[in-house]
Amino acid sequence: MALKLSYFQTRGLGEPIRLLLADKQVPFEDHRLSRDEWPEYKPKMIFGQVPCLISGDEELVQSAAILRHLGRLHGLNGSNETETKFIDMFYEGIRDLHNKYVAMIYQNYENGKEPYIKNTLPEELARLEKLFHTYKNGEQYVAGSAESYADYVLFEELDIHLILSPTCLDGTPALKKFHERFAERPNIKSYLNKRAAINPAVNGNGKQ
Ligand SMILES: N[C@@H](CCC(=O)N[C@@H](CS)C(=O)NCC(=O)O)C(=O)O
Repeated sequence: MALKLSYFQTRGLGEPIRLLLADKQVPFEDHRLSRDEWPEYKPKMIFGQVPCLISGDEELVQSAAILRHLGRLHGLNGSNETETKFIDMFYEGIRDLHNKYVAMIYQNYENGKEPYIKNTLPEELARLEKLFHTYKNGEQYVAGSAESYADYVLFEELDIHLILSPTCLDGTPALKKFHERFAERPNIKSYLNKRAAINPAVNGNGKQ
């Protein structure tokens, strides 16, 4: 069944889904809405928001539901309940960081960027670094030797934070190495090369 992912032209909440689909080589239509087109689409969306994944006549919204659905389809959800619940917990922890990032970007960039980089970010990254050591001493993926949907979210989260603060991972070596390794996965590398040609904005207000 042909897949279509509707999201804005930015990276935002759509990008981890695009990364997962690209890495698993799942063909999909990458439908990137412009802000001008949005008023026409918004009323058609279940919660008035994107991302939206369409498969045949089935529509799925809510980024976590989309990621978990794709995770189940492509073996990216852990191999037992212990791993799956850990993956979900790790994902929610990343999402909490992302919400703080988004609040700073959209509501308080000029005054909030510096304290965010100095205080909030190191605290949040240190928590993730510690948790990342749970499996395989933090040398592989979130839940050990197999990748999960949370790895795509983690990679994108680290990637956008490196744009905000290029040295932000210096104090979290396992996360830094994970980011480097993940960027070298052949399908991810090829997607990142193609993306570089478009160079999409990270966020809708142009701040990053
Ligand atoms: N809980 C939703 C949030 C989705 C969301 O906030 N989408 C934003 C873009 S990142 C959106 O559609 N904004 C346009 C609007 O609300 O009109 C999810 O995780 O998918």
